[in-house]
Amino acid sequence: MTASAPSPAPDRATLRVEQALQLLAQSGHPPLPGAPGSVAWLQGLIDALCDLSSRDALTGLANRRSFEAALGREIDRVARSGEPALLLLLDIDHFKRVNDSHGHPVGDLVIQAVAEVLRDTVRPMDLPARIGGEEFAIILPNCAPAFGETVAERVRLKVESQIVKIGPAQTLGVTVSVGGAYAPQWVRSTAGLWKERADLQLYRAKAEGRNRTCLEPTPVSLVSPEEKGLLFGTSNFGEFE
Ligand SMILES: Nc1nc2c(ncn2[C@@H]2O[C@H](COP(=O)(O)OP(=O)(O)OP(=O)(O)O)[C@@H](O)[C@H]2O)c(=O)[nH]1
Repeated sequence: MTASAPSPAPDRATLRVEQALQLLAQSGHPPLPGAPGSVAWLQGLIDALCDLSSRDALTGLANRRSFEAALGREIDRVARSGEPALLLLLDIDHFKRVNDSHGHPVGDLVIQAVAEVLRDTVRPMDLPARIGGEEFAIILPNCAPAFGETVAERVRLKVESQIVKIGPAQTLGVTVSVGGAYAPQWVRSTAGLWKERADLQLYRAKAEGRNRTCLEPTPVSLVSPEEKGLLFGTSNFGEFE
């Protein structure tokens, strides 16, 4: 076997990074760490591009792609750990009217204001995302069923109390409808089914008059401690309670 000559370090021209750098500059990303072309610089570039591709450009929240990925991870985690996780879907009420009466740029301001409320109202471990035009979602891991309604209502009320400044002397109120469902614990399911159940509740919230929260009723644990013990081959049932 002949030893091959070490390949030269790729320069910026071979890697065609200019376009990527331009994208980052447009997104307001701070300068990359290290000397251009160094490992630290390239890693910074990769990290920045990954971050950019997972965020919604208008609001900075997680975009639909990273939401779907996180939802898939969460449903696997719930099936393994049995921890309760809540999915909330939120949709701005009568948003078409905002666009029609005040124009698209004002509509965008309203979307940004709602995103801001979501970001500020949930815990750091929760994931708020913009998943469509005026549709948002929040994944809330480890959220006990007793608190689901309180959390969802807190978000809804915060949005309702938000005054959006749309001009020098003009403000606008905004409301959202919220639908939610818990991931089935200890059971394999799919992210699609989980989302469908939350969506059904959102549909109900809209149909019942908007600016309200509808959560799917949660059954008291379907799996007894004994069953959990059998499932995990242990007699120490209390461990899983
Ligand atoms: N400004 C702005 N508007 C958007 C964006 N994405 C979608 N829209 C608009 O959002 C509106 C959604 O309207 P509908 O789905 O009819 O819902 P709605 O008027 O909010 O009514 P309900 O949901 O039934 O309360 C449409 O007019 C879209 O054009 C966006 O990024 N910016």
